[in-house]
Amino acid sequence: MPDARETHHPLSLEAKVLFPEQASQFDDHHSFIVRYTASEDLGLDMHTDDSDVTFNVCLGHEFTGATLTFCGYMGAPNHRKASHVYSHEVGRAVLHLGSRRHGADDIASGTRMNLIIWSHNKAWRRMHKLRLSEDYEKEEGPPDPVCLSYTHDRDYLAFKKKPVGRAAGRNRAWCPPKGMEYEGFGDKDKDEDIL
Ligand SMILES: O=C(O)CCC(=O)C(=O)O
Ligand SMILES: [Fe+2]
Repeated sequence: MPDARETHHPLSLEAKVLFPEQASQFDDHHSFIVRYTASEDLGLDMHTDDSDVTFNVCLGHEFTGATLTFCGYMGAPNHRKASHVYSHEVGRAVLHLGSRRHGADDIASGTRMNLIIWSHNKAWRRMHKLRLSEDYEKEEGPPDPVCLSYTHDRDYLAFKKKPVGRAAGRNRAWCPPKGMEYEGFGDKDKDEDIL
């Protein structure tokens, strides 16, 4: 007999198959809608979610571009290496772990709206909360440029120019953590734009 709380979760059975540990139960969620269109937000910087499992359903409308690029898991040596580019289709959902780095690529035309459900498994997070100093592994090499986060990455400006239309917002750049840098990281965290 499924737990009464879980019967309300539209995709929990699928999540259990894909991620049996993280989706063993869901007891909380944070849900919201994202929207991208010319003259508003075009995309979303690389990040991980404050979720254990994320459900992302494309609601509409018509658009081109606006793919979702996935990289590695937070703290893994390939955290910032590209792994998959997902093309949204209206009416289709993608499920992924919150700890996988991902970002919404710029929309080329039209409008895309998606329902995002950040699902929480409180017992699992209590046991598996990543401790940056202890669980983080040294990066295997320089990041793939598509996986760079302007907000989070200390070395962003060594590889890419500041995204157009962004205010400051890099004062909390933490990635990679000190001591976990790839060979040759050098002084790439000097906050200077590339030429
Ligand atoms: O735009 C998308 O498909 C992803 C949005 C997202 O990753 C988020 O809101 O956390
Ligand atoms: Fe996300």
